[in-house]
Amino acid sequence: MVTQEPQECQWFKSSHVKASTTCLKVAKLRSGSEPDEGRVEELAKLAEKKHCVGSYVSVDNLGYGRNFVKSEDQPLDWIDRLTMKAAPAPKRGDKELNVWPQRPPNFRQVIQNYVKEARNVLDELLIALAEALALESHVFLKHFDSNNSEINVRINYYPPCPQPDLALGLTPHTDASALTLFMQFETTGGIQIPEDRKWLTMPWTEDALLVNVGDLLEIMSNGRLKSPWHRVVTQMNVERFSAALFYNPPSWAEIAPESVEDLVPEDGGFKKVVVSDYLQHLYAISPTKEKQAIMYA
Ligand SMILES: O=C(O)CCC(=O)C(=O)O
Ligand SMILES: [Fe+2]
Repeated sequence: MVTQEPQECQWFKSSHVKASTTCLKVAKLRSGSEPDEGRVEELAKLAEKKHCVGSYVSVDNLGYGRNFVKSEDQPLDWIDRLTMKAAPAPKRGDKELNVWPQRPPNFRQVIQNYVKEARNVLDELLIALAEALALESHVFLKHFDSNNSEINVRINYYPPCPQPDLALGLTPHTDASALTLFMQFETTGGIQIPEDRKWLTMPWTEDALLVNVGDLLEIMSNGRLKSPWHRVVTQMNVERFSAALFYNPPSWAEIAPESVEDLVPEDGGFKKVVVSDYLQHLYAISPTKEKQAIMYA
């Protein structure tokens, strides 16, 4: 993990990004581009009232629900979450719109404003990461044109848990995305990564955004950036909200591993994959006990 100290408008210059980075903690967004955190939180709390939202019946993995529920005896995660497709922006009549809360009326607008700012930050980061790996600046970004790349936003709500040792907020997983941008509200302390056979709580101050490398970027970087295995724990007497923004190339895009010649792994590294094939595979086999889906590529 790398901590980036705020430096006006220069945070994502490649010299500040270590090539070995698996997880970047970005201390603050550029001045002038900070999301209106209080506002998003307020709206998220209101939107959390399920009755004002449509159902996600016909839309894969969108709306209220849980990932990876495969059997009745599987322990469920201690979480309530709402996932919305933010880009390409759904249009009137699109089924994806059904899962956006109708109330408060400006919920969608506030999230879309946040998405716009987040996209700028993540695009800069994709350039900085490519440069840090001595690759041509646009090798990753070329897959993310603003009309077709995909952004899903998920509001996660972890209620206080009377017995945190018995329930996880989120089962261990990697993010399937290329990059994930996390925001949390007022509380901290939920997200953990494995280190030395123990789970380590991410030092994540409340006023910082956290950026996670997802599986798709691990594939695109031919394994030089790693998507971290992570989980979320529950906390007694603490309710926690986070917002995860998943940034992906279009589902039909074929992504290929990009390598500097003398750094190609002996076995050649990853193969080309179509984004939707990878995602289907991941959802079909998850949850897994360890990081496994990536072997598909
Ligand atoms: O709530 C968090 O801090 C992390 C959530 C997470 O890992 C996810 O939404 O994929
Ligand atoms: Fe995650």
